[in-house]
Amino acid sequence: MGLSPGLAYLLRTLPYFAVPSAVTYATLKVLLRQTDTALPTPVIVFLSLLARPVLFFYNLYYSEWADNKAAAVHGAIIVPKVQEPLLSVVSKFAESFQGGYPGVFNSDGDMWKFHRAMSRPFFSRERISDFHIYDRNATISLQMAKKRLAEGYSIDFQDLIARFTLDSAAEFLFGGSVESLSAGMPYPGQESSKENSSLHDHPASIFADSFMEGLHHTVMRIRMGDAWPLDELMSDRVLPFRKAMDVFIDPLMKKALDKREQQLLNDKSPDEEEEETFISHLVTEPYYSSLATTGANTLSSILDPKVIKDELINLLLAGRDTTMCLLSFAVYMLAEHPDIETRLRNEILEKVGANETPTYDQMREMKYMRAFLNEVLRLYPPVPADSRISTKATVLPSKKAGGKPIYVPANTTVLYSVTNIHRREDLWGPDALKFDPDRFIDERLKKYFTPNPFIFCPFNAGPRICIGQQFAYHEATFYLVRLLQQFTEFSLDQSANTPPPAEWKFGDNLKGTEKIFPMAHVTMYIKLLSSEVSL
Ligand code: HEM
Repeated sequence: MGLSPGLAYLLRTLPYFAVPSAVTYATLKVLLRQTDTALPTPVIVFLSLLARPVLFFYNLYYSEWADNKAAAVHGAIIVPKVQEPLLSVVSKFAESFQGGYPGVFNSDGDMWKFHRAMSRPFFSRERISDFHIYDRNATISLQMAKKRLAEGYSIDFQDLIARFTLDSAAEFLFGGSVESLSAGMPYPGQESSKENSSLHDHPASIFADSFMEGLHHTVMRIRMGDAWPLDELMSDRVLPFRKAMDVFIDPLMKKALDKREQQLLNDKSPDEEEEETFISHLVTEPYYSSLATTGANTLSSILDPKVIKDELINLLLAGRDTTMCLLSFAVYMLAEHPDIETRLRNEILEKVGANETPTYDQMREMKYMRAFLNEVLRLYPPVPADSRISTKATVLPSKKAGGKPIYVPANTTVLYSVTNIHRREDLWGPDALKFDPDRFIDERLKKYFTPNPFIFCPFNAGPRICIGQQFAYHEATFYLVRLLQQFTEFSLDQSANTPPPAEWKFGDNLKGTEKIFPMAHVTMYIKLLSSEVSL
Protein backbone atom coordinates (compact mmCIF):
# COMPACT_ATOMS: atom_id res chain seq x y z
CA MET A 1 0.00 0.00 0.00
CA GLY A 2 1.38 3.41 -0.98
CA LEU A 3 1.77 6.41 1.29
CA SER A 4 -1.16 8.81 1.65
CA PRO A 5 -0.74 12.09 -0.28
CA GLY A 6 -0.25 13.91 3.06
CA LEU A 7 2.58 11.68 4.27
CA ALA A 8 4.19 11.68 0.83
CA TYR A 9 4.00 15.49 0.84
CA LEU A 10 5.60 15.72 4.29
CA LEU A 11 8.42 13.41 3.19
CA ARG A 12 8.89 15.33 -0.05
CA THR A 13 9.00 18.72 1.65
CA LEU A 14 11.10 17.59 4.61
CA PRO A 15 14.43 18.52 2.98
CA TYR A 16 12.99 21.93 2.03
CA PHE A 17 12.37 22.72 5.69
CA ALA A 18 15.04 20.60 7.35
CA VAL A 19 18.16 21.36 5.28
CA PRO A 20 18.38 25.15 5.95
CA SER A 21 17.76 24.56 9.67
CA ALA A 22 20.31 21.74 9.86
CA VAL A 23 22.93 23.84 8.04
CA THR A 24 22.24 26.84 10.31
CA TYR A 25 22.41 24.65 13.40
CA ALA A 26 25.77 23.13 12.37
CA THR A 27 27.20 26.55 11.38
CA LEU A 28 26.12 28.14 14.66
CA LYS A 29 27.65 25.31 16.64
CA VAL A 30 31.00 25.66 14.82
CA LEU A 31 30.96 29.48 15.15
CA LEU A 32 30.13 29.34 18.84
CA ARG A 33 32.87 26.80 19.48
CA GLN A 34 35.45 28.80 17.54
CA THR A 35 34.54 32.07 19.27
CA ASP A 36 34.23 30.37 22.65
CA THR A 37 30.71 31.74 23.07
CA ALA A 38 27.92 29.95 24.91
CA LEU A 39 24.25 30.05 23.89
CA PRO A 40 21.47 27.97 25.44
CA THR A 41 20.42 25.07 23.20
CA PRO A 42 16.74 26.27 22.87
CA VAL A 43 18.04 29.58 21.47
CA ILE A 44 20.25 27.76 18.94
CA VAL A 45 17.32 25.57 17.93
CA PHE A 46 15.05 28.62 17.66
CA LEU A 47 17.55 30.48 15.45
CA SER A 48 17.97 27.38 13.28
CA LEU A 49 14.21 27.07 12.85
CA LEU A 50 14.10 30.66 11.61
CA ALA A 51 16.35 29.73 8.69
CA ARG A 52 13.57 28.59 6.35
CA PRO A 53 11.27 31.65 6.82
CA VAL A 54 14.26 34.00 6.47
CA LEU A 55 15.34 32.27 3.24
CA PHE A 56 11.77 32.38 1.95
CA PHE A 57 11.44 36.16 2.42
CA TYR A 58 14.95 36.77 1.11
CA ASN A 59 14.11 34.87 -2.11
CA LEU A 60 10.77 36.63 -2.43
CA TYR A 61 12.18 40.14 -2.08
CA TYR A 62 15.35 39.38 -4.03
CA SER A 63 13.41 38.06 -7.05
CA GLU A 64 11.05 41.04 -6.90
CA TRP A 65 14.02 43.41 -6.80
CA ALA A 66 15.75 41.54 -9.67
CA ASP A 67 12.55 41.55 -11.78
CA ASN A 68 12.02 45.29 -11.25
CA LYS A 69 15.62 45.93 -12.23
CA ALA A 70 15.29 43.81 -15.39
CA ALA A 71 12.02 45.59 -16.29
CA ALA A 72 13.72 48.98 -15.86
CA VAL A 73 16.52 47.91 -18.23
CA HIS A 74 13.82 47.41 -20.92
CA GLY A 75 12.04 50.65 -19.99
CA ALA A 76 9.08 48.41 -19.08
CA ILE A 77 6.73 47.99 -16.15
CA ILE A 78 6.42 44.72 -14.30
CA VAL A 79 3.45 42.54 -15.23
CA PRO A 80 0.55 43.15 -12.80
CA LYS A 81 0.36 40.48 -10.09
CA VAL A 82 -2.76 38.75 -8.80
CA GLN A 83 -3.39 36.95 -5.52
CA GLU A 84 -2.38 33.32 -6.09
CA PRO A 85 -4.95 31.43 -4.04
CA LEU A 86 -7.87 33.14 -5.77
CA LEU A 87 -6.91 32.69 -9.38
CA SER A 88 -4.45 29.86 -9.68
CA VAL A 89 -7.12 27.31 -10.50
CA VAL A 90 -5.94 26.26 -13.92
CA SER A 91 -2.23 26.49 -13.21
CA LYS A 92 -2.60 24.17 -10.25
CA PHE A 93 -4.66 21.71 -12.23
CA ALA A 94 -1.72 19.66 -13.43
CA GLU A 95 -0.17 19.53 -9.96
CA SER A 96 -3.34 18.16 -8.45
CA PHE A 97 -3.11 15.22 -10.82
CA GLN A 98 0.11 14.13 -9.13
CA GLY A 99 0.29 10.36 -9.25
CA GLY A 100 -2.84 10.43 -11.37
CA TYR A 101 -3.18 10.37 -15.11
CA PRO A 102 -0.51 12.47 -16.86
CA GLY A 103 -1.38 12.87 -20.55
CA VAL A 104 -1.76 15.31 -23.43
CA PHE A 105 -4.06 17.62 -21.47
CA ASN A 106 -1.97 18.02 -18.34
CA SER A 107 1.69 17.56 -19.20
CA ASP A 108 4.35 19.88 -20.58
CA GLY A 109 7.55 19.77 -22.64
CA ASP A 110 8.66 16.45 -24.16
CA MET A 111 6.02 14.50 -22.28
CA TRP A 112 3.32 16.69 -23.87
CA LYS A 113 4.90 16.31 -27.35
CA PHE A 114 4.84 12.56 -26.92
CA HIS A 115 1.18 12.47 -25.85
CA ARG A 116 0.10 14.97 -28.51
CA ALA A 117 1.83 12.93 -31.23
CA MET A 118 0.05 9.86 -29.89
CA SER A 119 -3.45 11.39 -29.90
CA ARG A 120 -3.37 13.73 -32.89
CA PRO A 121 -3.74 11.18 -35.75
CA PHE A 122 -6.94 9.84 -34.24
CA PHE A 123 -8.72 13.14 -34.82
CA SER A 124 -8.52 12.95 -38.61
CA ARG A 125 -11.49 14.06 -40.69
CA GLU A 126 -12.68 10.51 -41.42
CA ARG A 127 -12.73 9.47 -37.81
CA ILE A 128 -14.53 12.49 -36.46
CA SER A 129 -17.03 12.35 -39.31
CA ASP A 130 -18.28 8.94 -38.31
CA PHE A 131 -21.55 9.98 -36.72
CA HIS A 132 -23.17 6.65 -35.93
CA ILE A 133 -22.07 6.82 -32.27
CA TYR A 134 -23.76 10.18 -31.77
CA ASP A 135 -26.78 8.97 -33.71
CA ARG A 136 -27.38 6.00 -31.47
CA ASN A 137 -26.91 7.95 -28.25
CA ALA A 138 -28.86 10.99 -29.46
CA THR A 139 -31.78 8.73 -30.39
CA ILE A 140 -31.78 7.08 -26.95
CA SER A 141 -31.53 10.38 -25.09
CA LEU A 142 -34.30 12.08 -27.08
CA GLN A 143 -36.58 9.09 -26.60
CA MET A 144 -35.97 9.39 -22.87
CA ALA A 145 -36.82 13.08 -23.05
CA LYS A 146 -40.08 12.38 -24.84
CA LYS A 147 -41.05 9.74 -22.31
CA ARG A 148 -40.36 12.05 -19.40
CA LEU A 149 -42.35 14.88 -20.97
CA ALA A 150 -45.25 12.50 -21.61
CA GLU A 151 -45.22 11.73 -17.88
CA GLY A 152 -45.78 15.44 -17.31
CA TYR A 153 -42.33 16.38 -15.99
CA SER A 154 -39.81 18.84 -17.28
CA ILE A 155 -36.37 17.58 -18.25
CA ASP A 156 -33.02 18.18 -16.62
CA PHE A 157 -31.30 18.86 -19.91
CA GLN A 158 -27.85 19.22 -18.47
CA ASP A 159 -28.09 15.76 -16.91
CA LEU A 160 -29.43 14.29 -20.15
CA ILE A 161 -26.71 15.87 -22.24
CA ALA A 162 -24.02 14.84 -19.74
CA ARG A 163 -25.12 11.24 -20.23
CA PHE A 164 -25.17 11.65 -24.02
CA THR A 165 -21.65 13.15 -24.12
CA LEU A 166 -20.26 10.60 -21.64
CA ASP A 167 -21.64 7.61 -23.55
CA SER A 168 -20.54 9.04 -26.91
CA ALA A 169 -17.03 9.95 -25.71
CA ALA A 170 -16.56 6.57 -23.99
CA GLU A 171 -17.64 4.71 -27.12
CA PHE A 172 -15.36 6.82 -29.33
CA LEU A 173 -12.41 6.37 -26.98
CA PHE A 174 -12.80 2.93 -25.40
CA GLY A 175 -15.02 1.18 -27.89
CA GLY A 176 -17.40 0.21 -25.08
CA SER A 177 -20.35 2.22 -23.90
CA VAL A 178 -20.67 3.31 -20.28
CA GLU A 179 -24.42 3.20 -20.92
CA SER A 180 -25.08 5.98 -18.48
CA LEU A 181 -28.18 6.83 -20.55
CA SER A 182 -29.64 3.42 -19.77
CA ALA A 183 -29.54 4.30 -16.07
CA GLY A 184 -32.31 6.86 -16.62
CA MET A 185 -32.32 10.46 -15.41
CA PRO A 186 -33.36 12.33 -12.28
CA TYR A 187 -36.78 13.87 -11.81
CA PRO A 188 -37.05 17.63 -11.15
CA GLY A 189 -35.96 18.42 -7.62
CA GLN A 190 -33.56 15.50 -7.46
CA GLU A 191 -30.27 17.32 -7.44
CA SER A 192 -28.31 14.27 -8.52
CA SER A 193 -28.68 10.59 -9.09
CA LYS A 194 -27.82 10.05 -5.39
CA GLU A 195 -31.35 11.08 -4.46
CA ASN A 196 -32.78 8.38 -6.66
CA SER A 197 -31.54 5.01 -5.46
CA SER A 198 -32.46 3.00 -8.57
CA LEU A 199 -30.55 5.51 -10.67
CA HIS A 200 -27.65 5.78 -8.26
CA ASP A 201 -27.21 2.00 -7.84
CA HIS A 202 -27.29 1.33 -11.56
CA PRO A 203 -23.87 -0.05 -12.65
CA ALA A 204 -23.59 2.66 -15.31
CA SER A 205 -23.92 5.37 -12.65
CA ILE A 206 -20.88 4.07 -10.78
CA PHE A 207 -18.48 5.05 -13.55
CA ALA A 208 -20.24 8.39 -14.20
CA ASP A 209 -20.52 9.27 -10.49
CA SER A 210 -16.90 8.23 -9.80
CA PHE A 211 -15.75 10.40 -12.66
CA MET A 212 -17.67 13.39 -11.30
CA GLU A 213 -16.68 12.79 -7.66
CA GLY A 214 -13.02 12.32 -8.60
CA LEU A 215 -13.21 15.58 -10.51
CA HIS A 216 -14.85 17.31 -7.56
CA HIS A 217 -12.07 16.27 -5.17
CA THR A 218 -9.47 17.27 -7.75
CA VAL A 219 -11.01 20.73 -7.88
CA MET A 220 -10.98 20.93 -4.07
CA ARG A 221 -7.24 20.16 -4.19
CA ILE A 222 -6.75 22.95 -6.70
CA ARG A 223 -8.60 25.39 -4.46
CA MET A 224 -6.43 24.50 -1.48
CA GLY A 225 -3.21 25.32 -3.34
CA ASP A 226 0.19 23.65 -2.97
CA ALA A 227 -0.40 22.25 0.50
CA TRP A 228 -3.52 20.26 -0.44
CA PRO A 229 -1.87 16.93 0.54
CA LEU A 230 -1.99 18.05 4.19
CA ASP A 231 -5.77 17.69 3.98
CA GLU A 232 -5.27 14.06 2.94
CA LEU A 233 -2.89 12.91 5.64
CA MET A 234 -4.55 9.56 6.23
CA SER A 235 -5.92 8.65 2.82
CA ASP A 236 -6.11 9.67 -0.81
CA ARG A 237 -9.56 11.15 -1.55
CA VAL A 238 -9.38 10.69 -5.31
CA LEU A 239 -7.94 7.16 -5.38
CA PRO A 240 -11.19 5.26 -4.61
CA PHE A 241 -12.88 6.98 -7.54
CA ARG A 242 -9.96 6.25 -9.85
CA LYS A 243 -10.16 2.61 -8.77
CA ALA A 244 -13.89 2.53 -9.53
CA MET A 245 -13.20 3.98 -12.98
CA ASP A 246 -10.41 1.47 -13.53
CA VAL A 247 -12.89 -1.36 -12.99
CA PHE A 248 -14.59 -0.18 -16.15
CA ILE A 249 -11.55 0.78 -18.18
CA ASP A 250 -9.18 -2.09 -17.38
CA PRO A 251 -11.15 -4.93 -19.05
CA LEU A 252 -11.64 -2.82 -22.19
CA MET A 253 -7.93 -2.11 -22.30
CA LYS A 254 -7.04 -5.71 -21.71
CA LYS A 255 -9.29 -6.82 -24.54
CA ALA A 256 -7.68 -4.33 -26.97
CA LEU A 257 -4.14 -5.19 -25.87
CA ASP A 258 -4.72 -8.97 -26.02
CA LYS A 259 -6.17 -8.65 -29.49
CA ARG A 260 -3.22 -6.60 -30.71
CA GLU A 261 -0.79 -9.03 -29.15
CA GLN A 262 -2.44 -11.90 -31.02
CA GLN A 263 -2.28 -9.95 -34.27
CA LEU A 264 1.42 -9.23 -33.73
CA LEU A 265 2.10 -12.89 -32.86
CA ASN A 266 0.34 -14.00 -36.04
CA ASP A 267 2.01 -11.22 -38.01
CA LYS A 268 -1.37 -9.76 -38.97
CA SER A 269 -2.44 -6.16 -39.40
CA PRO A 270 -5.65 -4.91 -37.79
CA ASP A 271 -8.87 -5.91 -39.51
CA GLU A 272 -9.75 -3.30 -42.14
CA GLU A 273 -13.44 -3.80 -41.56
CA GLU A 274 -13.12 -3.35 -37.85
CA GLU A 275 -14.32 -0.10 -36.32
CA GLU A 276 -11.34 1.76 -34.94
CA THR A 277 -11.53 3.14 -31.42
CA PHE A 278 -8.98 5.26 -29.64
CA ILE A 279 -7.74 2.25 -27.66
CA SER A 280 -7.22 0.18 -30.79
CA HIS A 281 -5.53 3.18 -32.43
CA LEU A 282 -3.13 3.51 -29.51
CA VAL A 283 -2.16 -0.13 -29.52
CA THR A 284 -1.89 -0.30 -33.30
CA GLU A 285 -0.20 2.84 -34.56
CA PRO A 286 3.58 2.68 -34.69
CA TYR A 287 5.10 5.59 -32.81
CA TYR A 288 8.63 5.15 -34.01
CA SER A 289 8.87 8.79 -35.03
CA SER A 290 7.96 9.92 -31.55
CA LEU A 291 10.61 7.62 -30.06
CA ALA A 292 13.33 9.82 -31.48
CA THR A 293 11.93 13.05 -30.07
CA THR A 294 10.67 11.91 -26.71
CA GLY A 295 13.47 9.88 -25.26
CA ALA A 296 11.23 6.83 -24.88
CA ASN A 297 13.51 4.01 -25.90
CA THR A 298 11.48 0.87 -26.27
CA LEU A 299 8.31 -0.03 -28.05
CA SER A 300 7.03 -1.64 -24.86
CA SER A 301 7.16 1.73 -23.14
CA ILE A 302 4.91 3.09 -25.87
CA LEU A 303 2.47 0.24 -25.40
CA ASP A 304 2.58 0.59 -21.64
CA PRO A 305 -1.02 0.09 -20.43
CA LYS A 306 -0.56 2.92 -17.94
CA VAL A 307 0.38 5.36 -20.72
CA ILE A 308 -2.63 4.26 -22.73
CA LYS A 309 -4.95 4.62 -19.76
CA ASP A 310 -3.54 8.08 -19.00
CA GLU A 311 -4.29 9.14 -22.54
CA LEU A 312 -7.84 7.82 -22.43
CA ILE A 313 -8.72 9.56 -19.17
CA ASN A 314 -7.15 12.80 -20.36
CA LEU A 315 -9.31 12.77 -23.46
CA LEU A 316 -12.42 11.80 -21.55
CA LEU A 317 -11.90 14.73 -19.19
CA ALA A 318 -10.99 17.19 -21.95
CA GLY A 319 -13.84 16.20 -24.22
CA ARG A 320 -16.80 15.35 -22.11
CA ASP A 321 -17.62 18.24 -19.77
CA THR A 322 -16.69 20.87 -22.31
CA THR A 323 -19.11 19.62 -24.94
CA MET A 324 -21.77 19.05 -22.30
CA CYS A 325 -21.32 22.67 -21.26
CA LEU A 326 -21.62 23.93 -24.84
CA LEU A 327 -24.83 21.96 -25.43
CA SER A 328 -26.37 22.94 -22.07
CA PHE A 329 -25.87 26.64 -22.73
CA ALA A 330 -27.06 26.14 -26.32
CA VAL A 331 -30.38 24.81 -25.02
CA TYR A 332 -30.54 27.68 -22.51
CA MET A 333 -30.15 30.13 -25.40
CA LEU A 334 -32.81 28.30 -27.45
CA ALA A 335 -35.21 28.77 -24.55
CA GLU A 336 -34.30 32.46 -24.32
CA HIS A 337 -34.44 33.22 -28.05
CA PRO A 338 -37.38 31.53 -29.84
CA ASP A 339 -36.67 33.54 -33.01
CA ILE A 340 -33.19 32.02 -33.18
CA GLU A 341 -34.66 28.57 -32.58
CA THR A 342 -36.97 29.07 -35.59
CA ARG A 343 -34.10 30.22 -37.81
CA LEU A 344 -31.99 27.23 -36.81
CA ARG A 345 -34.83 24.82 -37.52
CA ASN A 346 -35.45 26.39 -40.92
CA GLU A 347 -31.80 25.90 -41.79
CA ILE A 348 -32.00 22.27 -40.67
CA LEU A 349 -35.14 21.66 -42.74
CA GLU A 350 -33.49 23.26 -45.77
CA LYS A 351 -30.09 21.56 -45.55
CA VAL A 352 -30.88 18.22 -43.89
CA GLY A 353 -34.63 17.63 -43.87
CA ALA A 354 -37.22 16.85 -41.23
CA ASN A 355 -36.04 13.33 -40.36
CA GLU A 356 -32.78 12.62 -42.18
CA THR A 357 -29.47 12.00 -40.45
CA PRO A 358 -27.11 14.93 -41.07
CA THR A 359 -23.97 14.24 -43.11
CA TYR A 360 -20.54 15.87 -42.85
CA ASP A 361 -21.14 18.01 -45.96
CA GLN A 362 -24.58 19.14 -44.81
CA MET A 363 -23.14 20.18 -41.46
CA ARG A 364 -20.50 22.26 -43.20
CA GLU A 365 -23.20 24.09 -45.13
CA MET A 366 -25.13 25.04 -42.00
CA LYS A 367 -23.61 28.51 -41.56
CA TYR A 368 -26.19 29.74 -39.08
CA MET A 369 -25.73 26.66 -36.87
CA ARG A 370 -21.96 27.27 -36.73
CA ALA A 371 -22.56 30.95 -35.95
CA PHE A 372 -25.02 29.96 -33.21
CA LEU A 373 -22.50 27.57 -31.61
CA ASN A 374 -19.77 30.20 -31.82
CA GLU A 375 -22.01 32.75 -30.15
CA VAL A 376 -22.75 30.28 -27.31
CA LEU A 377 -19.00 29.62 -26.98
CA ARG A 378 -18.35 33.37 -26.97
CA LEU A 379 -20.71 34.34 -24.15
CA TYR A 380 -20.46 31.07 -22.20
CA PRO A 381 -17.00 29.59 -22.89
CA PRO A 382 -16.79 26.10 -21.32
CA VAL A 383 -13.21 26.84 -20.27
CA PRO A 384 -13.83 30.28 -18.73
CA ALA A 385 -10.23 31.03 -17.74
CA ASP A 386 -6.83 29.62 -18.62
CA SER A 387 -3.16 30.24 -17.90
CA ARG A 388 0.32 29.85 -19.28
CA ILE A 389 3.70 29.86 -17.52
CA SER A 390 6.49 31.90 -19.13
CA THR A 391 9.49 29.66 -19.81
CA LYS A 392 11.76 32.71 -20.17
CA ALA A 393 11.57 36.43 -19.38
CA THR A 394 9.85 38.42 -22.08
CA VAL A 395 8.73 41.98 -22.84
CA LEU A 396 5.21 42.52 -24.19
CA PRO A 397 4.42 45.75 -26.05
CA SER A 398 1.91 48.09 -24.44
CA LYS A 399 -1.57 48.13 -25.99
CA LYS A 400 -1.94 51.83 -25.14
CA ALA A 401 -0.30 54.38 -27.43
CA GLY A 402 2.71 55.78 -25.60
CA GLY A 403 2.28 53.26 -22.76
CA LYS A 404 5.21 51.40 -21.26
CA PRO A 405 5.81 47.79 -22.33
CA ILE A 406 5.13 45.01 -19.82
CA TYR A 407 7.96 42.86 -18.49
CA VAL A 408 7.02 39.25 -17.70
CA PRO A 409 9.72 37.51 -15.63
CA ALA A 410 10.58 33.88 -16.36
CA ASN A 411 8.44 31.26 -14.64
CA THR A 412 5.47 33.60 -14.17
CA THR A 413 1.97 32.17 -14.27
CA VAL A 414 0.04 34.39 -16.64
CA LEU A 415 -3.71 34.11 -16.27
CA TYR A 416 -6.33 35.21 -18.72
CA SER A 417 -10.10 35.26 -18.55
CA VAL A 418 -11.63 33.91 -21.73
CA THR A 419 -15.06 35.09 -20.56
CA ASN A 420 -13.85 38.68 -20.15
CA ILE A 421 -12.08 38.71 -23.53
CA HIS A 422 -15.23 37.38 -25.19
CA ARG A 423 -17.47 40.00 -23.57
CA ARG A 424 -15.39 43.16 -24.00
CA GLU A 425 -17.08 46.01 -25.85
CA ASP A 426 -13.77 47.43 -27.05
CA LEU A 427 -13.08 44.11 -28.82
CA TRP A 428 -16.58 43.07 -29.95
CA GLY A 429 -18.41 46.36 -30.33
CA PRO A 430 -21.10 48.11 -28.30
CA ASP A 431 -23.48 45.12 -28.49
CA ALA A 432 -20.87 42.70 -27.07
CA LEU A 433 -23.23 41.46 -24.35
CA LYS A 434 -26.09 40.72 -26.73
CA PHE A 435 -26.60 37.10 -27.81
CA ASP A 436 -26.56 37.48 -31.56
CA PRO A 437 -25.17 34.68 -33.81
CA ASP A 438 -25.26 37.02 -36.82
CA ARG A 439 -22.11 38.74 -35.57
CA PHE A 440 -20.24 35.67 -36.91
CA ILE A 441 -21.81 36.15 -40.36
CA ASP A 442 -22.46 39.86 -41.06
CA GLU A 443 -20.10 42.84 -41.43
CA ARG A 444 -19.16 42.64 -37.72
CA LEU A 445 -17.10 39.53 -38.50
CA LYS A 446 -14.76 41.52 -40.76
CA LYS A 447 -14.81 44.54 -38.49
CA TYR A 448 -13.91 42.85 -35.21
CA PHE A 449 -12.92 39.21 -35.59
CA THR A 450 -10.97 38.98 -38.88
CA PRO A 451 -8.31 41.58 -37.99
CA ASN A 452 -8.00 40.27 -34.43
CA PRO A 453 -8.85 36.52 -34.35
CA PHE A 454 -7.47 35.97 -30.83
CA ILE A 455 -10.48 37.83 -29.42
CA PHE A 456 -12.30 34.49 -29.84
CA CYS A 457 -10.42 31.70 -28.10
CA PRO A 458 -12.82 29.10 -26.63
CA PHE A 459 -10.46 26.34 -27.80
CA ASN A 460 -7.29 28.28 -27.00
CA ALA A 461 -4.75 28.92 -29.77
CA GLY A 462 -1.20 28.04 -30.78
CA PRO A 463 0.49 24.64 -30.47
CA ARG A 464 -1.77 23.58 -27.62
CA ILE A 465 -5.01 24.39 -29.37
CA CYS A 466 -7.78 21.92 -28.56
CA ILE A 467 -7.36 18.65 -30.42
CA GLY A 468 -11.07 17.94 -30.25
CA GLN A 469 -12.37 21.23 -31.66
CA GLN A 470 -13.91 19.76 -34.84
CA PHE A 471 -15.11 16.69 -32.94
CA ALA A 472 -16.94 19.03 -30.54
CA TYR A 473 -18.53 21.09 -33.35
CA HIS A 474 -19.71 17.89 -35.04
CA GLU A 475 -21.08 16.34 -31.88
CA ALA A 476 -22.90 19.53 -30.84
CA THR A 477 -24.27 20.18 -34.35
CA PHE A 478 -25.44 16.60 -34.69
CA TYR A 479 -27.26 16.70 -31.36
CA LEU A 480 -28.91 20.04 -32.06
CA VAL A 481 -30.07 18.89 -35.49
CA ARG A 482 -31.71 15.83 -33.96
CA LEU A 483 -33.17 17.88 -31.08
CA LEU A 484 -34.64 20.58 -33.34
CA GLN A 485 -35.98 18.01 -35.80
CA GLN A 486 -38.05 16.54 -32.98
CA PHE A 487 -38.82 19.30 -30.47
CA THR A 488 -40.10 22.87 -30.57
CA GLU A 489 -40.74 25.66 -28.07
CA PHE A 490 -38.19 25.36 -25.34
CA SER A 491 -38.74 27.14 -22.07
CA LEU A 492 -37.10 27.14 -18.67
CA ASP A 493 -38.86 25.46 -15.77
CA GLN A 494 -38.17 28.20 -13.25
CA SER A 495 -39.76 26.24 -10.41
CA ALA A 496 -36.91 23.72 -10.67
CA ASN A 497 -33.95 25.86 -11.75
CA THR A 498 -31.43 27.41 -9.40
CA PRO A 499 -31.90 31.17 -9.87
CA PRO A 500 -28.92 33.56 -9.77
CA PRO A 501 -28.25 35.18 -6.36
CA ALA A 502 -30.57 38.13 -5.60
CA GLU A 503 -27.72 40.67 -5.71
CA TRP A 504 -27.08 39.77 -9.35
CA LYS A 505 -30.21 41.72 -10.27
CA PHE A 506 -28.21 44.92 -10.07
CA GLY A 507 -24.95 43.41 -11.34
CA ASP A 508 -23.12 44.41 -14.49
CA ASN A 509 -22.16 42.27 -17.46
CA LEU A 510 -24.89 39.64 -18.03
CA LYS A 511 -25.63 39.19 -14.34
CA GLY A 512 -28.76 41.36 -14.37
CA THR A 513 -30.47 39.35 -17.13
CA GLU A 514 -29.32 35.79 -16.33
CA LYS A 515 -32.21 33.35 -15.59
CA ILE A 516 -30.02 30.55 -14.30
CA PHE A 517 -26.99 30.53 -12.06
CA PRO A 518 -23.92 29.49 -14.09
CA MET A 519 -21.40 28.02 -11.68
CA ALA A 520 -17.74 27.22 -12.11
CA HIS A 521 -16.42 23.68 -11.89
CA VAL A 522 -13.46 22.63 -14.02
CA THR A 523 -15.84 23.86 -16.70
CA MET A 524 -18.96 25.97 -16.15
CA TYR A 525 -22.21 24.18 -15.67
CA ILE A 526 -25.81 25.09 -15.32
CA LYS A 527 -28.83 23.38 -13.97
CA LEU A 528 -31.19 23.64 -16.88
CA LEU A 529 -34.67 22.27 -17.04
CA SER A 530 -36.86 22.69 -20.01
CA SER A 531 -40.57 22.18 -19.88
CA GLU A 532 -43.35 22.67 -22.40
CA VAL A 533 -41.26 21.08 -25.10
CA SER A 534 -43.77 19.75 -27.56
CA LEU A 535 -43.52 17.49 -30.56
C1 HEM B 1 -16.88 22.68 -26.74
C2 HEM B 1 -15.99 21.76 -26.51
C3 HEM B 1 -14.55 22.01 -26.15
C4 HEM B 1 -13.93 23.13 -25.68
C5 HEM B 1 -14.55 24.50 -25.41
C6 HEM B 1 -12.54 22.81 -25.47
C7 HEM B 1 -11.59 23.70 -25.01
C8 HEM B 1 -10.27 23.40 -24.87
C9 HEM B 1 -9.27 24.34 -24.43
C10 HEM B 1 -9.51 25.78 -24.02
C11 HEM B 1 -8.09 23.70 -24.42
C12 HEM B 1 -6.73 24.28 -24.04
C13 HEM B 1 -6.39 23.97 -22.62
C14 HEM B 1 -5.01 24.50 -22.29
O1 HEM B 1 -4.06 24.17 -22.98
O2 HEM B 1 -4.88 25.25 -21.35
C15 HEM B 1 -8.34 22.34 -24.85
C16 HEM B 1 -7.37 21.38 -24.96
C17 HEM B 1 -7.63 20.08 -25.29
N1 HEM B 1 -8.84 19.55 -25.70
FE1 HEM B 1 -10.56 20.55 -25.87
N2 HEM B 1 -12.35 21.49 -25.81
C18 HEM B 1 -13.54 20.97 -26.23
C19 HEM B 1 -13.78 19.68 -26.67
C20 HEM B 1 -12.84 18.70 -26.74
C21 HEM B 1 -13.08 17.34 -27.19
C22 HEM B 1 -14.42 16.83 -27.67
C23 HEM B 1 -11.91 16.66 -27.07
C24 HEM B 1 -11.60 15.23 -27.36
C25 HEM B 1 -12.44 14.28 -27.57
C26 HEM B 1 -10.92 17.61 -26.56
C27 HEM B 1 -9.60 17.31 -26.33
C28 HEM B 1 -8.67 18.22 -25.92
C29 HEM B 1 -7.28 17.87 -25.66
C30 HEM B 1 -6.67 16.49 -25.79
C31 HEM B 1 -6.64 19.05 -25.27
C32 HEM B 1 -5.18 19.21 -24.90
C33 HEM B 1 -4.38 19.63 -26.11
C34 HEM B 1 -2.91 19.89 -25.79
O3 HEM B 1 -2.60 20.35 -24.70
O4 HEM B 1 -2.09 19.65 -26.67
N3 HEM B 1 -11.52 18.82 -26.39
N4 HEM B 1 -9.68 22.19 -25.13
